[in-house]
Amino acid sequence: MKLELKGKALRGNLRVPSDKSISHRAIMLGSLNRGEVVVRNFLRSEDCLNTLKAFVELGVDISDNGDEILIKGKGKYSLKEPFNVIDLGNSGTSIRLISGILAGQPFYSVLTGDQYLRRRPMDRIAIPLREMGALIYGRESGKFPPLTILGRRPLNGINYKSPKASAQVKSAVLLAGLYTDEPVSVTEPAKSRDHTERMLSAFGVDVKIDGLTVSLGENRELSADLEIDVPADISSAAFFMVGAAITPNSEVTLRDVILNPTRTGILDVMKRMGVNLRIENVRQIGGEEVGDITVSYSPELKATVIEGEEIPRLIDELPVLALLATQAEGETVIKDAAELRVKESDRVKSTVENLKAIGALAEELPDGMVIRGKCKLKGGKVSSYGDHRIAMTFAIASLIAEEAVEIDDTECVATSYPGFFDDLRNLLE
Ligand SMILES: O=C(O)C1=C[C@@H](OP(=O)(O)O)[C@@H](O)[C@H](O)C1
Ligand SMILES: C=C(OP(=O)(O)O)C(=O)O
Repeated sequence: MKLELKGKALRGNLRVPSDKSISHRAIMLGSLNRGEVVVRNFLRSEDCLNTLKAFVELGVDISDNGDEILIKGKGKYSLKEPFNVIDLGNSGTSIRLISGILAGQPFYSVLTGDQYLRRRPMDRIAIPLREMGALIYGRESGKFPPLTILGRRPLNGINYKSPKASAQVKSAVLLAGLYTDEPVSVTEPAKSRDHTERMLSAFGVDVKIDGLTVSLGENRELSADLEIDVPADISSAAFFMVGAAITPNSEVTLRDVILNPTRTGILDVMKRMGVNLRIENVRQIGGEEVGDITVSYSPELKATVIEGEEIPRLIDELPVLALLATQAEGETVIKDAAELRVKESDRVKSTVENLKAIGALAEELPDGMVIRGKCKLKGGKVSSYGDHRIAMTFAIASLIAEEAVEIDDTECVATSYPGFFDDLRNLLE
């Protein structure tokens, strides 16, 4: 796709699609629940639809009437051995969290995904789940999908010290922990998104949080009739927030955006860099704080350092924040973000290569990158590397590039944001 948008501004207001992390968890926990769950504003992106299909394959009664998803759950012991290989497409969240659930099922299942997912590391979940008693096999001594899982019941308890601040690892262990009465806890080096903990509590499970440790208490049954209303995804809003900040004459309001503090690192960084940003109408939707975020053109941006505990609070926003940094005076350093290298693409490489290809000054670090601004972007040919967040980042770059930005494969945006290009066109003025 060739985008030549220089001279246009982004103006208007938009409710970006719903949160991907919460949509996945609504299907997963709704399927383990005894009771009826209605999910409103479910994200119909490829990743979340793959999660939905997986639970249909596991025998759960899930219907989609277009507006709402209805899950008639029969409890955590009701899943059936799948007849087919479960294909989770591009979704790391799906394969890792579902592995946690399957660890507690006394049957055989095979999980696979697309060429990108089959290159992503699974030992991070396989190690604790094996310690809990599940048999998990995969390519290269169990590291990569396809994964074969033979679960067990009951599992062993675990007090797991996770080497990474990863919500996917934490969630996999907590979900497996539903299938034992023994102590289960996960301690992470920094706090990752906490949607699993919040939603398990909403379903009635005893969850205790003590600093960086989450543990399961006595009640591990999910039993509630719930209506889950999914707020808008800050990771999708991020593209238009950055777009408005770097493009002259722009002002965009993003409505109903999730403001869970484990997700709002991007707002802290944008404020620090001098972005004109305001948050209004703060309220609760589905047990999460949401608000309307307005961002306008911000000509005097300054560089910053993004590191440490802030990283898990904005991990998926780093490619688009790197684009923002090209328009900030000084050297922006992103470090402690080696996790970027094992996402849908190696996002250190894909971001830096593409930034350089359109005329920015950027360099890789083993665990991040350095971006020097303020820099005029020329435009040119880039690759999405099959990665939705990279495709959307460089579509936004075209708003300020002198010439066209040509992105090779843009279909991958369907992973998290199928209507991205329509929404972009609708905001152009
Ligand atoms: O749990 C989740 O919903 C997610 C956790 C993060 O991954 P990690 O747990 O690997 O950091 C994030 O990058 C991903 O987009 C969604
Ligand atoms: C890393 C991401 O997702 P996942 O790990 O679920 O593939 C993402 O959406 O940026």
